Amino acid sequence: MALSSVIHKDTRELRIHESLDELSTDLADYIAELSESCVKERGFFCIALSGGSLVGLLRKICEAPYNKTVDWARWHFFWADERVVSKNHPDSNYKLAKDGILSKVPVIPSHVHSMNDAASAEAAANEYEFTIRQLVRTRVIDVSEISDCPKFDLVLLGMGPHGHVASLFPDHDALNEKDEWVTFLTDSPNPPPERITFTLPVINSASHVALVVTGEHKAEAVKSVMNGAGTDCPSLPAQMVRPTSGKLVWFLDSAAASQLDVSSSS
Ligand SMILES: O=C1O[C@H](COP(=O)(O)O)[C@@H](O)[C@H](O)[C@H]1O
Repeated sequence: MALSSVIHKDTRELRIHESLDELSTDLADYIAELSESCVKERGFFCIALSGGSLVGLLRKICEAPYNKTVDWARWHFFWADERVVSKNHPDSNYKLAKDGILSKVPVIPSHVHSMNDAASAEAAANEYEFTIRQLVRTRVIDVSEISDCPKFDLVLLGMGPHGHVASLFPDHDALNEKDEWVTFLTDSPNPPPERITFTLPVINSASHVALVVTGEHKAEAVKSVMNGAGTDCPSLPAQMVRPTSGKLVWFLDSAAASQLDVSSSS
């Protein structure tokens, strides 16, 4: 696999790939290694998925050799965000993952923690937070030493062309949510309007966060996020992804990285 470059920018690692195929393989290697060490250390691997283009880029982890070498029975699946639609609706992040991942590898159905699609956005968000609390209590999900937040082993995020992550959109009140682990929106600027999302404290309590961003239409937002690194007043949700004690890795293709000045990075 030809990794075009690995760059360290502040506390972030940037992995830039020439092709989507290479990116998908690197992402599979990264997740498989993380899963192995988490299973060895804690007996579980708790991964939170997003929707969108990310899911297609997870295709390699469902193929040989990973489909046979990964300890799928120890994985617990969560969603960093969900759209309030039925589970068989084309907009459902659960459906996307089911078609692209869950139907292809031997997951344990009771380890798939999807959101309730028969409840209101508010009720489903509360119910999801309750599910997560139970799994923190039983130590399936680790707990942050700094906050009382769940500490997911890996939160996988995509980023929209205007810098949104999960269902946290620029200038939206949900960005300020400090108390809840899971919140809901009824006025998402992108359809569908009703969504459920992890809050920033939960994302930033994860032990690993990977932002997977591809395509030239996202190059401007990638540049803005990187240029705003370390700023006290970040405006883009993706800039606010700063794991407190965890590691942040960006997986980019060369089109998404095309506006970055990587020469000055270490
Ligand atoms: O609405 C959403 O968008 C983001 C980004 O999606 P992408 O297709 O531009 O990669 C996604 O990560 C999130 O889960 C989804 O609900």
